[in-house]
Amino acid sequence: MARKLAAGNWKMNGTGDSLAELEALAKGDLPKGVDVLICPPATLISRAAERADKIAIGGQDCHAAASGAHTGDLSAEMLRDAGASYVILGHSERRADHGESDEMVRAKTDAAHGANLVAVVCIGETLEEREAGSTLQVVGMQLAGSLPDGVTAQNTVVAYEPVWAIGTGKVPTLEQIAEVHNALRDALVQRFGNAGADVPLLYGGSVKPGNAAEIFAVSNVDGALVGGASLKSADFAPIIAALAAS
Ligand SMILES: O=C[C@H](O)COP(=O)(O)O
Repeated sequence: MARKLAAGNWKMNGTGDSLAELEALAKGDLPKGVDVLICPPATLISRAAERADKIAIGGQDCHAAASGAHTGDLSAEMLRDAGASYVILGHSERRADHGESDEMVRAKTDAAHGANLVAVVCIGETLEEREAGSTLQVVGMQLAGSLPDGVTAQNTVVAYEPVWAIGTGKVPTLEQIAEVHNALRDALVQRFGNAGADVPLLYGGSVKPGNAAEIFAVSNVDGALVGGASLKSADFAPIIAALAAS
């Protein structure tokens, strides 16, 4: 069985003052049986890792290369050195803003594994793809293309995030989430065997305290990748609690 993971992606939000939210979360009673991850902007990783020992810290991207002439980029090893133990890769905002392809995400995931970071690999269809009835085909291709060989339940998490549900307040039906997560689980098992059965599968896209419990009850949903509702501990804590209770 896959472990439960509540992951927060702060995206391009937060300065030093925002670490108070992380501290508030860490000071509260974090329930047993759920791993909690916060991925702040890279500028806060080091300070976040120092202040929250019960919460794992992650980056939001890394370069595929170990070092070199890549101005503005960060290697997986640099994230690890700063205190990260996870890195989000292939988020739809990076795929859209920076033209990241499945092939690039696969190379980054390899780099993350090489630096002993857990890769949170994101996939998801656009509204046009959903309406064209090609969701399963699209996410299947993204999954196959974005994951390298050597995936284990310890080094990889997969996050299904329909692009049209991110930051919009729109959420797929529970049946739609189940259909995708069950298909992803089948594909992971087919390719990676027993390891694929235990790779955590997160749902992401407008997860809030009010809808978390019903989403976590869906088969093969092992947690969530949360954007907006992870910025405030008062919003993220009940989502963590709902996952623990699921
Ligand atoms: O990485 C997180 C997702 O993009 C979801 O963002 P959201 O919870 O603000 O919709």
